[in-house]
Amino acid sequence: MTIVIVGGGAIGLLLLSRLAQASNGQPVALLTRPNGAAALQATPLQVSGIGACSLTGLTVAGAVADLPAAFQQPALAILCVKGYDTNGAIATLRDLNPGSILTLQNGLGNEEALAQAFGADRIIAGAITTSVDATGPTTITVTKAGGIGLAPVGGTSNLTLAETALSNAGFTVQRYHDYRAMKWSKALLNMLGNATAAILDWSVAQVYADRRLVALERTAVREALAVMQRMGIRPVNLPRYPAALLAFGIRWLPPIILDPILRQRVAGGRGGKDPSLLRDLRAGRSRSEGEFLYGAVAAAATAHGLQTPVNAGLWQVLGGIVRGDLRWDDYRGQPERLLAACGMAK
Ligand SMILES: NC(=O)C1=CN([C@@H]2O[C@H](COP(=O)(O)OP(=O)(O)OC[C@H]3O[C@@H](n4cnc5c(N)ncnc54)[C@H](OP(=O)(O)O)[C@@H]3O)[C@@H](O)[C@H]2O)C=CC1
Ligand SMILES: CC(C)(CO)C(=O)C(=O)O
Repeated sequence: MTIVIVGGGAIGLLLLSRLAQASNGQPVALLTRPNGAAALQATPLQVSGIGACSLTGLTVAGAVADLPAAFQQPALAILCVKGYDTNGAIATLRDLNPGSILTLQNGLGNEEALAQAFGADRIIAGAITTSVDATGPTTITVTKAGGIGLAPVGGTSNLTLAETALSNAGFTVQRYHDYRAMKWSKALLNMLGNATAAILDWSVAQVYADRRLVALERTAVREALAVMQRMGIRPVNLPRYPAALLAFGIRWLPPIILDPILRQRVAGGRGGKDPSLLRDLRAGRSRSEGEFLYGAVAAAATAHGLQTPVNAGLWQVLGGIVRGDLRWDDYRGQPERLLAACGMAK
């Protein structure tokens, strides 16, 4: 039974390094962009930080046809691309034709897109709380330890191989019965200190030094919690990430007690890695996973007769900057403009 990882960035390379080193592990290959595959064929994979290692002799390909025969139609594919690349990856996954597909992507909506393409029973939802920085095509740094949550998307989704392989590879794995609860809980964490930092081109510490922005962050999460409640989804704790506890605190604790906790948890939550939405903007990417966080919360709210002005405002501004409809310079270092766009100007 073979495993193919799709997407050789930070998370894909982490999975490759851990699965390839597992004793009694399943044979594993990486399917990534041709330039990434060529780099890994020429240079060892270097992991620094937690679990540092250097690996050669990995099975890596830049196209399905280039994979060895044993990896065609693998038992499991692990999807590690950004949400905006899911549709492109679906075409690749059709060629690969795996038995099951585990998605470790952040954000809301990927499971549904995959279920529509392959049937819900072949899909496994995942949530990984390890923080990883891709520093080059063959180098990653693991900045914070985490674990992996798994949940079935369809009634007969089979989690056994994924659970065994990931546990053998040293991950703390936890099963959830409601994939929506797991993914919305992960989204709550990813929302914090992400779009605000990106739009303002600020560090998380700078964002959390401004009380008005901490209030905006709290409101964004409270809006998402209201949508979850309307949809009948309860927050759950994730491996090494107490999302349910954080949600309880954000809902009930007064700012004077909550804000110092948020400041410490959010700034430390990525182990020093810059927020992904800020990294994407700085890299000049014209797409953003913000669509699958704030955009998805706002869309779900509308579908359920609710309003989430802060989530809508954050995605409107971030999406506008990413698409080039708004000038980033008009928001960089200017919290007042962001607060106004989110209806929170005093
Ligand atoms: N990094 C982290 O700490 C964490 C990330 N996540 C989530 O995991 C997912 C992956 O993130 P991350 O690894 O950081 O992202 P990266 O951008 O580092 O890696 C994604 C990789 O997939 C490649 N790719 C895109 N489409 C395809 C395709 N069709 N076939 C093959 N390869 C493809 C990309 O190539 P190219 O760049 O050329 O498009 C890139 O190399 C995201 O949803 C993210 O939010 C979750 C938890 C932690
Ligand atoms: C590491 C973690 C869990 C922090 O929110 C994450 O999902 C990310 O950085 O993308």
